[in-house]
Amino acid sequence: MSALEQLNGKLLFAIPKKGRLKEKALSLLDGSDVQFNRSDRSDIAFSNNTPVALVFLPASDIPAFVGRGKGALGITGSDCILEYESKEPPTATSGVEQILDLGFGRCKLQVQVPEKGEVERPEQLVGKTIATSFDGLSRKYFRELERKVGGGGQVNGSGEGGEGKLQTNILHASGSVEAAYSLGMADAVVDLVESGLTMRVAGLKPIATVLESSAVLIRSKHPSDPKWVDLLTDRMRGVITAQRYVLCTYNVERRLLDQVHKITPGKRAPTINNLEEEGWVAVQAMVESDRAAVAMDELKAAGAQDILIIKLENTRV
Ligand SMILES: Nc1ncnc2c1ncn2[C@@H]1O[C@H](COP(=O)(O)OP(=O)(O)OP(=O)(O)O)[C@@H](O)[C@H]1O
Ligand SMILES: O=P(O)(O)OC[C@H]1O[C@H](OP(=O)(O)OP(=O)(O)O)[C@H](O)[C@@H]1O
Repeated sequence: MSALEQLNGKLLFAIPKKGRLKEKALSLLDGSDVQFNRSDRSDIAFSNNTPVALVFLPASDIPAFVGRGKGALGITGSDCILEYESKEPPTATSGVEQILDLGFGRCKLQVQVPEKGEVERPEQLVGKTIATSFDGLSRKYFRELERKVGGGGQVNGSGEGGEGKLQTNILHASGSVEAAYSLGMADAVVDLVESGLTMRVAGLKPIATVLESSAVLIRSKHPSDPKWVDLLTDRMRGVITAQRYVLCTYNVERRLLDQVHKITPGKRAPTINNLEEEGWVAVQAMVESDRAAVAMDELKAAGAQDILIIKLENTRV
């Protein structure tokens, strides 16, 4: 049977094949118990315990794959979705639905200019050359700027979508965008930034943020198998919650409950059980992982004892 025939009846789930989102997306599949074997270099892998076929694609191609209804589910960056939508605006039947923020792949799309240059405001870049992989979003951004400064965006018969010719020159680069500046091909760049190190090393500094991005789970508007789409979404939500929270347990005198409740209100509410010892209770509450240490300090100061933090393996919420 050909690979195409094997795909019949399968729920196609697009996963980043390389780059920053790949490993975390794979670990999310693992936590959701979607088991599969991927032979070397193959871009399709069949799950052996769910009706899913994984399709490995560049993150930037995933919104179109799902948005045009080929894939039912996908993991990609919200930046990639907005870039896709800038070129193929969603309609009633096409486009993607964002169903879950996955909490990784956080970064910003920023306008970066020479650290030692004279440009301090993005308006000063109108008419200059900007290197970017996000040409749709950059075009939109500079079109707005040109409208604001009043110099451009007028219909002049250029044939550019009937919206007039952009004065600013958008130069497409598919990777290592900062090199276009270093090599003298661009005056500034619009690119993703996390720590800021890449741009600093290239002698660039941020002057504006176009958008903030993180990895998201997306679905098509008409998925092939809605029941499995919902089930997999639930599983992934459970994995993410398990990563985001820990379980905090402690003993405390009942008279102090109001005080400790403020420190650990729980996700819905804490569980409270009587202890054999008169006047004492045991409390269990979910606490956000990055608040756990502070919560323990505050609980101790408030009179709680035997405070434990327990990591969650998985959840259904
Ligand atoms: N520095 C970063 N920090 C966090 N997330 C990032 C960063 N760079 C990119 N991303 C996210 O990852 C997505 C994919 O970008 P990345 O550059 O890793 O992929 P790629 O271009 O497919 O891979 P490669 O860079 O290996 O060719 C981006 O669209 C963005 O959502
Ligand atoms: O602010 P930082 O933490 O330095 O991260 C930013 C860099 O990360 C991304 O590129 P990546 O390293 O994924 O490679 P690419 O340029 O080939 O896409 C992005 O395009 C920047 O170059």
